Amino acid sequence: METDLRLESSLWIGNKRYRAVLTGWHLKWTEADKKNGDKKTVSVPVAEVVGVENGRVEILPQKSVEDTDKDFTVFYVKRSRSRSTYGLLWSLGRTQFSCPSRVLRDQWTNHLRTALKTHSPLRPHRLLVFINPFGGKKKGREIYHSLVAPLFELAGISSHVIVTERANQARDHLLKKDLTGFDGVVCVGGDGMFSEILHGLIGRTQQEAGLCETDPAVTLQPCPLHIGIIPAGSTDCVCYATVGVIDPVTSALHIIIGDSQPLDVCSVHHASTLVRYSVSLVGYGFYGDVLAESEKHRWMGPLRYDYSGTVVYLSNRSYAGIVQYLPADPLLSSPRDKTRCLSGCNVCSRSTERLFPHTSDSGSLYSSHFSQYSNDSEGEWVSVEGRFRCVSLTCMSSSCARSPLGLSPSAHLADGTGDLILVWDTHPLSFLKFLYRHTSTQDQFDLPFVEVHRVKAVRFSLPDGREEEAHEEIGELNCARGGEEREYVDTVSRNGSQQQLAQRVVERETKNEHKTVAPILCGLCCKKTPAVSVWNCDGEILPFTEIFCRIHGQLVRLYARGIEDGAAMQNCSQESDKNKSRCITYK
Ligand SMILES: CCCCCCCCCCCCC/C=C/[C@@H](O)[C@H](CO)NC(=O)CCCCCCCCCCCCCCC
Ligand SMILES: Nc1ncnc2c1ncn2[C@@H]1O[C@H](COP(=O)(O)OP(=O)(O)OP(=O)(O)O)[C@@H](O)[C@H]1O
Ligand SMILES: [Ca+2]
Repeated sequence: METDLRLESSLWIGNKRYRAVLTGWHLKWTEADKKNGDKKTVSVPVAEVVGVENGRVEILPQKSVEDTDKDFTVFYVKRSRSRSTYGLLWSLGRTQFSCPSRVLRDQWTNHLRTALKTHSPLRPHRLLVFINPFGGKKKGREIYHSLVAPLFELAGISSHVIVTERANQARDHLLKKDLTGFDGVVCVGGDGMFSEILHGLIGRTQQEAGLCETDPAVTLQPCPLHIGIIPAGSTDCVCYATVGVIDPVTSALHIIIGDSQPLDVCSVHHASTLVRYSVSLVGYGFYGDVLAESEKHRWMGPLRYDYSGTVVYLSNRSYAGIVQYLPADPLLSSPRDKTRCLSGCNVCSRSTERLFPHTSDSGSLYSSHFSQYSNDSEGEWVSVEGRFRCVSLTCMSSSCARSPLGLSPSAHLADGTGDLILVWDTHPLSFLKFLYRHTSTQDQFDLPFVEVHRVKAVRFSLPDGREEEAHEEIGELNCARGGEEREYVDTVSRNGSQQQLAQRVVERETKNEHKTVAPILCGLCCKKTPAVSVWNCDGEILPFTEIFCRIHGQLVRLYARGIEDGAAMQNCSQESDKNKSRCITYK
């Protein structure tokens, strides 16, 4: 194959002559009229060629074509360092080549186009695009039409675009409408929009496979369509954690070249119902409270999380709970091994073989781990009970602009496990220290009140009959700080299939008796803590407190390749770097 596609000739870029070679895997060009020592070679992997056009062509800001018959233009991925620790920004590189004859020009363009087809089997031809016009700063439409659509057109991708008119429209479309002919689904929006696509595609795939999503013991069928994310939301955590940067052009280029990144998904169940799927955060306590508070301040846009985070922090809450978890194999990896899951990660690659072994009669859709999720194998479960500031489960690092290394910096995107982070009740300043460490490279797990476990499943329940008692206990603790007190009682009322979260607010006066906490906290945290918090599931509030979570390894695939290691990339050519393992140690 490679010899068939090989082409070598002199080509001109401007008035300089180059020796150009197409080997099948790479297009390289080296300045010809220089001494050997001064010669520089530019090497572009064929897999990263975006498009080849006849003539002298420009795409951005507007398409312009000078249709000469001896020229051709190659568009490809160009990298630059981003300001974040890891992750590289991609932009559109463009080189215009001139040939001595039209025949040679046609030979070059034909060979390049054939090489593209041969070496990039996952490049999409047809995409279904959903734009949320109200996500983040409400720039979804503008971002898609000005930055993304021209690139899709250049790459010969045809897209069917739907600008959503209501929440859950994208999910419902994916569950019900004909998806024949589409290679992937793209969402232009934030994590909420991604979640719609996730639910639509997982649901559709299970329907078609005749599988019951509600049963946590069922091994779900991986989704055949890839998901692309063009970030245009408030947190864009899924994009950040899988690409390393929030940049629509970078994401569009990953989609165009058909990159493929498998992703673990957590299914959340209550009793015998499926509640939701999550890829980033299933969080109780602090993160649940922040989300509940932030919903009241949607008008603030992305800032609502910082405001609500501060309000919730100052309200100084902790919650009683029982957490049971099924540990993952500690020999495979650990959340404290100080590695990062980067593009080409070895831990994730090995997991692919473990998660999808080549069993000829694996017609059985129930995995060999079936019994681990049934109630019969309680022996393997670990149980802890107490008061927690927060309980968080994340299938991946959940890095985002606020926390560049994320909730669990060593978590893996596709290893079939999640990291369970237990933050026990502690002094407010210690909890602040924990939160603050998320913003730097300091280890947030190296604190005596924090535990982290790599797990396959988690169960959360409330201590029996403790709900009222817990409420009283904490109420007294906080109301001792004085001033006017508001007492919140969250209850979950269940009526058939209809579940609603009800909130009762009671106000009463209390005396200022307690003088030990810093005055600022004392003044601001005079609210009585509710007995229960709510679960934040990738930015959605769950209507249940007692839940069961199971991680499904590599259930979906994104048009992404994991975070590229910027530091390593600088020291080596694109060519050699592509084959490197990028599970490296960070400080
Ligand atoms: C002192 C600085 C502390 C900074 C602490 C930063 C911790 C940041 C951790 C970010 C974790 C993001 C997890 C991703 C969750 C997404 O699936 C979900 C959907 O988009 N986003 C949220 O739920 C949105 C959740 C957003 C949570 C933001 C929390 C902000 C906390 C600010 C606390 C300030 C305390 C100040 C005290 C004076
Ligand atoms: N046309 C629409 N009108 C109202 N809501 C919509 C519409 N389209 C989608 N949504 C909903 O809007 C919610 C938020 O959207 P999105 O995730 O795009 O932005 P965000 O909340 O600003 O960002 P993030 O989720 O990253 O914090 C989603 O849960 C989605 O279901
Ligand atoms: Ca994982």
